[in-house]
This record gives sequence, structure tokens and C-alpha cells, in this order.
Amino acid sequence: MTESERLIDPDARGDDARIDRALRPKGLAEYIGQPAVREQMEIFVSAARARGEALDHVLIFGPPGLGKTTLAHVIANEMQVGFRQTSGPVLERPGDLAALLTNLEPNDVLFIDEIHRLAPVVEEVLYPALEDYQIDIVIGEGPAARSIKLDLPPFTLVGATTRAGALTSPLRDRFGIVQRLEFYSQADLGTIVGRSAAILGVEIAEGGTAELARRARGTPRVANRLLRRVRDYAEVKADGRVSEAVAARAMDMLKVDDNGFDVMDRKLLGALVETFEGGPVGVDSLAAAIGEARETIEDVIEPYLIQQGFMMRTPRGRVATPTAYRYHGLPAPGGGPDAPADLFNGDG
Ligand SMILES: Nc1ncnc2c1ncn2[C@@H]1O[C@H](COP(=O)(O)OP(=O)(O)OP(=O)(O)O)[C@@H](O)[C@H]1O
Ligand SMILES: [Mg+2]
Repeated sequence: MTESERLIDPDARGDDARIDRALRPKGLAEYIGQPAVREQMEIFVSAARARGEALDHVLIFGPPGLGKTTLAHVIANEMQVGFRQTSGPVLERPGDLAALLTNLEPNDVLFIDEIHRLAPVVEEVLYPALEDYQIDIVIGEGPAARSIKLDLPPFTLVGATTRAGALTSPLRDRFGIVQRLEFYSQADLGTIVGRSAAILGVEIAEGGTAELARRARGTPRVANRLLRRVRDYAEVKADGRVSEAVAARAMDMLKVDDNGFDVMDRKLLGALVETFEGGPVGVDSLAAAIGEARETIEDVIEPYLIQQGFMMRTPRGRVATPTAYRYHGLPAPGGGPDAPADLFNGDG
């Protein structure tokens, strides 16, 4: 099973992507959860608007599907400015970025997704653009080449990344606002499921909403995805209404377990606990064992498992926690000073 086949794959494609957009909140008031982010952005946006200035550059980071792209749109909507979108790997040459920058209207938002994947030559163009609203373009080649300065309108760069650690420090330092998105609480996911159900016209019981919120892996995109699959199930296997029982049966059919873990999560935990006897094990060995790219493990699979306390990242590698052993119905190894259980004061 590749990542793209995962039911809870946070990256939506095709029809799902279209519905994703329909469900996407437009303003801060509709942006559910992330209270700290919302409170700060409300203040920064109001202040910038009152001064009639461009908002300071914003860096948004966090695992896939938590609302980075959504927040970028929300920022532009709240600022009531234009929105331009591109992504790191798409900008191959300095000229690609220069073309975008010189076409911005004053105070516009330029959104660069996957900003950690910008080519170094493109990133260099960005530095003076961010700092002084200027770019240097080189015209001609060889000894005849000369550099000219172009003035840009004031604008806001919103950069998104799943891995803040992969950003160079000169780039990171140029963002005045840095927002880290956290996994959502079950209560917030319940609100998101309720809102999406209303938009899609799905009749869902409170117990059904709670069941989906619990299994959504802390991720709004997963919550919306599960809702659509459960709706299909309810229409074919029941009377169309998503009761708690219907939601639970649909989740079992989809092999999403009580923790919201799917096949990939279970494979990773299985390799960690059984093949590597709880670790510590390097992420490359884990990747080889389960046949996934290292990046997929780091960006998509393990952040939630770590947040839920099933595994840990240590300087010597990944380590299973007692919770992971319990999940596998195995006793946590005790005893030696290196045993993972010791890190938890004997818990489990
Ligand atoms: N705070 C929120 N409130 C309500 N719905 C949300 C929220 N955040 C995200 N969503 C929903 O989740 C979907 C996915 O969010 P989004 O595309 O913004 O994630 P992302 O962080 O950009 O993911 P990726 O890293 O894959 O680009 C959106 O279409 C939206 O419907
Ligand atoms: Mg996105």
C-alpha cells in the first residue's frame, strides 16, 4: 500500500480536493481550533489593516492537513487583499519568482507552499524582496551581465512547510510571524465534522460526530475525509443517517482503529515493537522495513504517533513507548537502564 492509497492520507487529490475546497473556512471566525494562532492573527491583521500596511511575513508550519493552506487563504481574506499561490519546487529559476513578485498589487499575499523546497538561487532573490521590497535581476550573460534593482510593492509572504527544521536560517529569520499548527482536540474536530456535515447535507448524530472526531488523527482533512466515506457507507448500508453505530461500523470496514490508526500506522508500530524490539532504531532502517520513504515517515506518519505517546524521537533513534507495547498486547520490557519503560518511570 503506497501513501497515496491511504484512506487517511492527508494529501487530497481529485474529487476529494474539490470538496476540500468547498469545506475550507474563509475567515478567522470559521477557522476552528488553534486558539493561540487565531488570537495572534486577529491582532496582527487588525493592526496592519488599521495602519493600511502589508501584514508582516508569516511562516506556518505543521504536519499535513492541519490547515496551513487554509490559514494562508484566511489571512488574505481577512486583510481583504489579493492572493497568489505557488510552491517551492515549482519555482525553478530566479525569473519565475521575479515574475510573480513584480505582478503583485500593494499588500497582496504571496503564498509559497513547501517553502523548504525552494532552490537556493531562488531563495536568494527572496531575501531582499522580503526585507526591502526590492529584487536584483541579472540581465545578460558573461562579462556583459549587469544587475538591475527593481522596486516591488509592499506585500506579505506566507510560507508553509511541514518541516520547519529544513528551512535555512536566513530565510526563517525574515519572517516576522511564525505560527506552528498543533494537532486538533477531539472537541474541535467534532465542531469541524459538524460544520462539514451541515455544508454537505449529511444527517449525523452526536455519537457519530464524536466517533469520527476520535478517529480523525487530530487532523481536519482526515475528519472531512472520514465523513465523506461514512456518508457513502450510511447511504448504502443504512438509511443515510450517520448514527454512532453506523460510524463505528464504517470505520471498522475502513480498517481505521479506535486510535484513528490505519494500516501504515500499525505497520510502523509493528516494525518498531517487533522487528526492532522497541528500538532505538534509525528512521532509515524503519523506512526500509516498511517500504516507505523516510520523508513519509517523518512528515506524515510519525508526528501523530509521537504526539499520542506511542513512540519517541531520541538522539539514538526511534523508540517504542510502553503505550505501543500495550497496543500490541505485549508487556513492556523492564529492567535494564536502556529499557524504554524506564523513561516513563516504570509506567506500564
Ligand atoms: N481550522 C480549521 N477549521 C476547519 N476546517 C479546517 C481547519 N483547518 C483545515 N480545515 C479543513 O481541512 C482541510 C485541509 O486543510 P489544508 O489544506 O489547509 O491543510 P494543509 O496544512 O495545507 O495541508 P498540506 O500540508 O497537505 O498542504 C481544508 O480543506 C479544510 O476543510
Ligand atoms: Mg496545504
